[in-house]
Amino acid sequence: MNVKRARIIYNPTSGREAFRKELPRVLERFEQAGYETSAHATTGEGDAIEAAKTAVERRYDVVVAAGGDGTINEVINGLAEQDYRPKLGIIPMGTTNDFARALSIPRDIDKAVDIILKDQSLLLDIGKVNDHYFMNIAGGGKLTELTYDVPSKLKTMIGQLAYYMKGIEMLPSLKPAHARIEYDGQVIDEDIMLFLVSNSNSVGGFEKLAPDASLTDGYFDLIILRKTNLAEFIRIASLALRGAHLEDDQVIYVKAKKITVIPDEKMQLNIDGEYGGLLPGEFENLKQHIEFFVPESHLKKEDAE
Ligand SMILES: Nc1ncnc2c1ncn2[C@@H]1O[C@H](COP(=O)(O)OP(=O)(O)OP(=O)(O)O)[C@@H](O)[C@H]1O
Repeated sequence: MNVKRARIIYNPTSGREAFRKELPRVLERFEQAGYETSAHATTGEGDAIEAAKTAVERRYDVVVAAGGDGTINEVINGLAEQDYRPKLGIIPMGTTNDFARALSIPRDIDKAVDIILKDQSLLLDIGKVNDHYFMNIAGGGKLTELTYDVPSKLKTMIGQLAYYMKGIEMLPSLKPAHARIEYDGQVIDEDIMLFLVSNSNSVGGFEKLAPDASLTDGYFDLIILRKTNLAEFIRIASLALRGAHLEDDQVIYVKAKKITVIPDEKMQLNIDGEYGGLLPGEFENLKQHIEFFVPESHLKKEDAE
């Protein structure tokens, strides 16, 4: 008999730190479903990347990432460059679980395990920028040094936006900057406030930021906010809360497979909510690159599109 093997990579510090306690029961459920299963607790930043690479070397059939968006991002970074890529299951345990939300995977360990054991999967697009991979969003804008000095980690670009909206006095720290943005043969060469390269449609709690983003079409949703004054910026940010920003004259919204962003001055890159170095950046959509276990409801949604 061909026994399937699963490797659970979990972040013991994620969210409410609840996973370790549940691990024996989760292992038991995988065993009962016919998997030979083992687990790895991540030890710190970057460890989930190495754990995922090790799982590839050991030819696991399935990798399960239990944690928040940070853990899933690292696991994807460990898998994306490999020729052999195990199927990936998600158990959302983090403070932010945007990607799980985009896939309609519930924040309930047993229900998330049910989805993996049901064995329905879908190949999904992954974003690449320079040498990093992302599943939700990447983006940038010229911020005064404030952003990454703030002690609480800012989760996504749009999380930064929400952050700025909470503290209106912080708003002036987003400054316009000149950038040349090339996408699929087109060029935008002007002053911008920020740009977002969205792969999934659920980012930072703004579920309507890129409402049409599909995870299987091979395209990013590129959203660029042109240079605005403070009043316009606040107006557009509040439009974005209800998904009414895309038709605004100050917003450029296109679908693209390849995007290059070359700013004239220092501009920070944000990848799935983490600081990702400085631009320039070359973004590429890797169409249907990693196979994820998804719930029935998500399969139906993709079928309908
Ligand atoms: N044992 C560990 N101790 C401390 N940090 C860890 C450990 N293992 C992983 N990490 C780091 O924690 C980061 C965040 O993890 P994750 O997204 O899973 O959880 P979260 O609860 O949503 O995040 P956070 O606690 O930062 O709000 C990961 O990117 C990883 O670098």
